[in-house]
Amino acid sequence: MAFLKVVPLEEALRIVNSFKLKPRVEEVSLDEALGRVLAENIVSPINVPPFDRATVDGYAVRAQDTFMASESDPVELKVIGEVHAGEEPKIKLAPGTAVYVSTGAPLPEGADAVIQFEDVDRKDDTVIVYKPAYPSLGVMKAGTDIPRGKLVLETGTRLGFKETALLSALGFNTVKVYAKPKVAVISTGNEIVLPGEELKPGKIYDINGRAITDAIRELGGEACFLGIARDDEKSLADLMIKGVAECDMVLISGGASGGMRDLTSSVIEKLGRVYIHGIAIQPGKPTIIGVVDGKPVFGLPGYPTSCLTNFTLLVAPLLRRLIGRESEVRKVRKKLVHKVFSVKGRRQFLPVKIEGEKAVPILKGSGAVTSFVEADGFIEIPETVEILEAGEEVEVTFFG
Ligand SMILES: Nc1nc2c(c(=O)[nH]1)N[C@H]1C(S)=C(S)[C@@H](COP(=O)(O)OP(=O)(O)OC[C@H]3O[C@@H](n4cnc5c(N)ncnc54)[C@H](O)[C@@H]3O)O[C@H]1N2
Ligand code: MOO
Repeated sequence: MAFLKVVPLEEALRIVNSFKLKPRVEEVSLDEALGRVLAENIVSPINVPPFDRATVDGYAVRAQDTFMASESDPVELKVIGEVHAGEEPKIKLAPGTAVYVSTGAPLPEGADAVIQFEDVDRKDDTVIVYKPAYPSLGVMKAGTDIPRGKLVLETGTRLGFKETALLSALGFNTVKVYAKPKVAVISTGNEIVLPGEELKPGKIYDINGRAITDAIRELGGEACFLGIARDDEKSLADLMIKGVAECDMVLISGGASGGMRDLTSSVIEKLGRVYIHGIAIQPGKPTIIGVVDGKPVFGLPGYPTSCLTNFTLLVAPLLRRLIGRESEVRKVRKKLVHKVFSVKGRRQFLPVKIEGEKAVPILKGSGAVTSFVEADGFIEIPETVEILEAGEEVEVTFFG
């Protein structure tokens, strides 16, 4: 396919949507569920708490026995036993009796209130009550926290510590979640070296490999960084073959343009098929979408901000579809802090930083790493618009 026969973004998204990848479901232990996305509705199988529970240390009573109690004419009840947390009460309260209970203990049969010990006096096996208790005083009734049968979590929920705590409260030790899509990540270029290596003349440290790998992980995917392909076809082809063999899709950054050493397109073409080479957007024009062995392969631009913008526009929606989080795109409306010029006829995605209610454009260009590091997201400027005025309302789409 010829270089940069650019197509509209919609066409690129149509191809991404047509990829026949399906969400997979797996069961994981609750201990490994944090950050995963639920693939089932969770209905409470039990009442929480499972029994009427004392919320204070004190005396379980029949409230009606205490209705006549007053400072001047207290009621005396016979203490017939004790129930502590974790025990099953074997005692039943008859009229005129009380049972000592500790916080968390199940209420013995017949009792409907617990008076905290500070409010009574105890003499041998008698407790002296000075004011009436009402039914449910000092008691948390069974199911008042979570009733049995209640829908507590819905499929598509990302599990944070609150959700895992809820699952634990309901007794789930495993849970069904969407399997993490496996994504191979390849950086390309003779100039790229990994952090920790010596920075010889003409070399730069890898940015895109790290950025994409961790953006995938943040989204909930499993990223496999395969390393750096050198500027020769064999080096890239070897990593691409490994990527499609081991993963659900492959992302390559750099070499996406049509220069003498831009090999991504020709290598995909040799191993599979290129659907698109060039999208009518800025940044991110030199972008490739193809397939190898039935697996989607994306050639993202080498410029870090272009790479990350196109990852957000094209790859992130596919990953979200695979983990049941299609609707998880964060956008906010802010006011542009100053006037911006755009190129007529190019649909632009401009990185911006959010400062309070303002969107501050970052104009360092897509070759700068700080363009996306300092940015919270980007705004879209349609091809028909040349100028956005200061104070104009814009929609910011967050990176990642
Ligand atoms: N004749 C033309 N040249 C270029 C055009 C064009 O239309 N005509 N477009 C420019 C634009 S815009 C972009 S974006 C880049 C994208 O090209 P490639 O995808 O082929 O990227 P490279 O040439 O491999 O690299 C571009 C630039 O980015 C640096 N880079 C690459 N990979 C990484 C990485 N993993 N970490 C950090 N930096 C990376 C690379 O060293 C280059 O400086 O093409 C323009 N040229
Ligand atoms: O298209 Mo490049 O991706 O403008 O920065």
